[in-house]
Amino acid sequence: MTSNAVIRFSDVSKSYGSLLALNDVSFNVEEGEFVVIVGASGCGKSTMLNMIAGFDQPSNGRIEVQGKEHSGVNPQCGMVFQQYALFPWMTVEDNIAFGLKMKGQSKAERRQHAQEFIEMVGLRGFEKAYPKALSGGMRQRVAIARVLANSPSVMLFDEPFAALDAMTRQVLQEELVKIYEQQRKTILFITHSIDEALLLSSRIVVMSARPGRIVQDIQNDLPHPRNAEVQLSERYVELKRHIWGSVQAEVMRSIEGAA
Ligand SMILES: Nc1ncnc2c1ncn2[C@@H]1O[C@H](COP(=O)(O)OP(=O)(O)OP(=O)(O)O)[C@@H](O)[C@H]1O
Repeated sequence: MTSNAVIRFSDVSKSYGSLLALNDVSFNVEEGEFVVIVGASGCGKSTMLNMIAGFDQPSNGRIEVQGKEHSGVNPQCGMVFQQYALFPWMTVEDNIAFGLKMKGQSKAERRQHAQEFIEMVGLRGFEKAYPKALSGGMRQRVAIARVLANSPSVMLFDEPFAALDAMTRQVLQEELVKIYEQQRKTILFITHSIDEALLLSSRIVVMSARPGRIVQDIQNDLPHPRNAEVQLSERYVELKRHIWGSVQAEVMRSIEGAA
């Protein structure tokens, strides 16, 4: 097989003691894909992201990023978490420029570079603000800008909008779609929301109840440019019904398994 996959899972399993979290998962993510993973709670979605980032290792099988296995944290991956992992003692600008400092950029270069991403995520005027003065949505914008500024090969999002109110969430979703349309970064994104998956993704991977396996892998052919209005289209409703059918069966299995 000659695909130039950015991420490649080959027969990956992960156990924690006697608990089998993931079972024999194989799939590739190609450059520029926006893959959203959905599935019942506890099916191993975060485990997959953590292993790609190098925070954890598979028990069996191989995970390659850009053709290489990693035994530690992979600097080619940038992660955005549900809880805004910002440095509280740094301003917005310094948070965003932090990785650039590590890369040895001068102060002037960092400021200029950070400014580009501050504009991109709509935080102009907040450069000197500290995280505690920002709303949840604004903090998550800083987290996204910080990852973008580091220009990783892969962006990993672990339920980044789950803690936000519905309206802020929709605004950030539309902003992320726009950024994706401009930059075509390779993205893996976890959510429990099928609507979020359909709005954002180019492809949706549905996981089974634990131990997680891939039960469906669906190309999302909703057209770009995309915004929340896409939810009114017939194709959207058709895709949603289809995905909900398989997610629902797995959620029921996981509830029965937990009972
Ligand atoms: N470090 C760990 N030690 C022991 N068990 C773990 C560890 N990390 C995850 N697990 C277990 O592995 C399974 C998969 O967890 P994971 O967090 O990947 O699921 P998830 O699909 O992301 O869940 P959720 O949607 O609820 O966030 C769960 O049963 C969890 O309790």
